[in-house]
Amino acid sequence: MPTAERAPQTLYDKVFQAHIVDEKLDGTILLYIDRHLVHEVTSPQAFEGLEAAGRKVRRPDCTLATTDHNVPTTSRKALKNIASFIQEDESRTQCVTLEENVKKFGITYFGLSDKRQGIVHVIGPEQGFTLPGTTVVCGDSHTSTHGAFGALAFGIGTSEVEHVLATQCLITKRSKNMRVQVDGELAPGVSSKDVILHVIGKVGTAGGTGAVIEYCGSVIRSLSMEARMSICNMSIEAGARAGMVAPDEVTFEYLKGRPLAPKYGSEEWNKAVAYWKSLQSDPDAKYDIDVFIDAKDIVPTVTWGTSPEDVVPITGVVPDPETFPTETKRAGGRRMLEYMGLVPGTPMEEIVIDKVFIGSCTNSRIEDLRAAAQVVKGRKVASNVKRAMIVPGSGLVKEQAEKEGLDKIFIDAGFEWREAGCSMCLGMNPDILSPKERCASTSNRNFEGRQGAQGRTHLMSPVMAAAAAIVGKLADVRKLAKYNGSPHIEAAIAPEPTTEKAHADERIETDDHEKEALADQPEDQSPQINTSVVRSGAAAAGAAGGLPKFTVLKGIAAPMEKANIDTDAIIPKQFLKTIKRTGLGSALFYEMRYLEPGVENPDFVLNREPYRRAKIIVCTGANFGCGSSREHAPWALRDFGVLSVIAPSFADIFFNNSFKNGMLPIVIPNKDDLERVHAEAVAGREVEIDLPNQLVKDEKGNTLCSFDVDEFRKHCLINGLDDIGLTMQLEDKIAEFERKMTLETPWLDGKGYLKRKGMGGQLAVKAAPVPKTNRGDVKTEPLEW
Ligand SMILES: CC(C)[C@H](C(=O)O)[C@@H](O)C(=O)O
Ligand code: SF4
Repeated sequence: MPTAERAPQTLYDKVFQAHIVDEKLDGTILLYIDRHLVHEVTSPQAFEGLEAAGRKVRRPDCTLATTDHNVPTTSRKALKNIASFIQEDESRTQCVTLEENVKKFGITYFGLSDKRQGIVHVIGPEQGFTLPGTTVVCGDSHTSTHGAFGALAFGIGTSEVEHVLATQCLITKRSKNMRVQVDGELAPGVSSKDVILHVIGKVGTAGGTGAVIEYCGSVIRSLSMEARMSICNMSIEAGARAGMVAPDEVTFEYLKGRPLAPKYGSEEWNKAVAYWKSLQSDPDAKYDIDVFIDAKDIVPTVTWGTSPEDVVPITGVVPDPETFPTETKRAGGRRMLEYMGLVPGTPMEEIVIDKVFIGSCTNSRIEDLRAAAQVVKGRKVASNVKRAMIVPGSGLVKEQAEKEGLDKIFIDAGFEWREAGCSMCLGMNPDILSPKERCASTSNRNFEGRQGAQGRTHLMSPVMAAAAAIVGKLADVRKLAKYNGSPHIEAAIAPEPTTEKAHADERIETDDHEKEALADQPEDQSPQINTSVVRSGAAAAGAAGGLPKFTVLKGIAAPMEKANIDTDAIIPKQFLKTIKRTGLGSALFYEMRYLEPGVENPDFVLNREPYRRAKIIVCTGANFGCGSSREHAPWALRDFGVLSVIAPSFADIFFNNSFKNGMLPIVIPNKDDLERVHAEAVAGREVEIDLPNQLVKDEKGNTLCSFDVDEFRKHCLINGLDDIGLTMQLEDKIAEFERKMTLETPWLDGKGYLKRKGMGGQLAVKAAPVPKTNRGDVKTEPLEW
């Protein structure tokens, strides 16, 4: 069993340390991944890369797939198959492609006809796939949700999805430790969603950049697992890579009886619990950043702007941007208010809404629905509300809610009772806002266009969204319902023996499909080891093969000034439906670049000369690329011709994704240095980036400033190296690590589940042989990792 090697350590240090397969002198680490969740949006290009290289999925037993983003949430009574059910062509293609890939590569899959289908971050915990002390990844930024179990869980880009599929490892570096301690007691009517909105308001959307947050303190301890998940979920909105809560009795209680957790009461369970208990941060562990919050300062909170940090108590008013400290902030604030259709000084409770959305991976679990139903019971949705939707996070949540009669409460009040999926959280499926519609939403992002082009989103807790539906305006739930404590804490008490466990028992029956697949399973479910050799020289950037080399880049640099340019702005959701990496250049900065389809906005920098030819972007605003993990953002930039972005800081996932595509994000924290480069861009002159010498120069070759870059990344960029091939060179170490894990933490091997009666495991789909192709399998000299 992995144990702490160096004391004192934080929870993060312990989990990270226990998963190191290899460490280089420069701190580059090969990290073993225990659990990989896969969805249809960020996986097609990864599977395509695998197939092109003739590679297999190394650990199908540790991989779980579902469709969630694109699926309609209408009744599935007439569902025959996904191909005939999904009307929209590109959505259908992504879902069908995932179904083909899970069959081809032998991966467990919960499809639309399976009641275990749902939002990827709801189903992992629900099944016990997510366990304390594990490393969990998914091509999705809200993977941070799983950190509620004391797992190190974070979002990755599509190139990394491919890397994990092929090697079960990731190349990474240590993050900083950040502690958010919330002490005291939550006031009546204050939910865990209010806690995290308050935290983000306090630290800002870049507050956790480069860090893993550990949430602790008496408030966190008092919360249920579902409430903790809502908090960890939005760590990414605080800029952090991941959020974690140390596992405790609440965690163990939640895991008892979950289909994929070790069997409760068994020797394995006891051994696992002993290990999980050892993960608590050491009392004298050091944190790089400390944030202390007193629970009495937290009130029901809502957002007013287009960034999750734009929070205000429901009792407050729309802020006046003219009072903001810097011109960049003032300009940003003015734009937000215009977009949101709000006037400074308006009381938040006077803002009239059009739609209500209760759902998403933040707030679509059974306790969220219970808490919302308690507010709604016996009342009616206000007549001005055009649509109020309840979208359970999974088929199992829906079923449990129906058992408790919650569906009836919602329907009687005038809500729509939908099927599971991401739904209106990001409008990649038919559930969207119309332009200028205002929505009270329990989701996690209020970016421009997030829920539909020109839609206006106010983030809040489930009880607050329920209250808004009833009042027809943003509303203070405390005026509608009487609470003794946090609604979440009250909702954690199930009226009946809990759902999921009841379902876990039901699932003990193996269905015919599973039996058939079981018969086809080879006895030995040992991990499939693939020892393909390194390939090099493949043409397309970001493809499975080598990357084009990056040494010196000279070209026009486009100036930008906005802070928090999010990946939804770089490439909006409607363009994520491609199953290719190329062709996204025309959609880059879509909302800012076009006034209407085909009509360019003449004011947008990339529509002006000479910036149409830009190879570089110089942005003076911080936190470039925040938000979603979509690798489509660097793909779109690259396709447009931009190979480097210079900014004072970047969001972690975007930063990583850029390197994986042979692009160079450059951090220039010094204001004067950045201003010099920005001035060249504004003047329309060329800028030169000299990577070997780490210098930015003007067009005459004069140095403007120097920059730092990680040695390993520089080496890979200059030599156009393919990460997957490099990792595969370390096959012996990976295999050795797996042998040790099997001995010490046997509950982490998915093969254990296969023997357990009732676990669909990879039995739910027939494992078909992976097609072998010779394309790309060019043998080269071993590369130094
Ligand atoms: C589609 C996916 C890449 C994205 C994410 O990473 O967050 C989505 O889930 C979102 O919420 O924007
Ligand atoms: S944030 Fe929204 S779109 Fe992203 S995974 Fe969660 S529910 Fe789906």
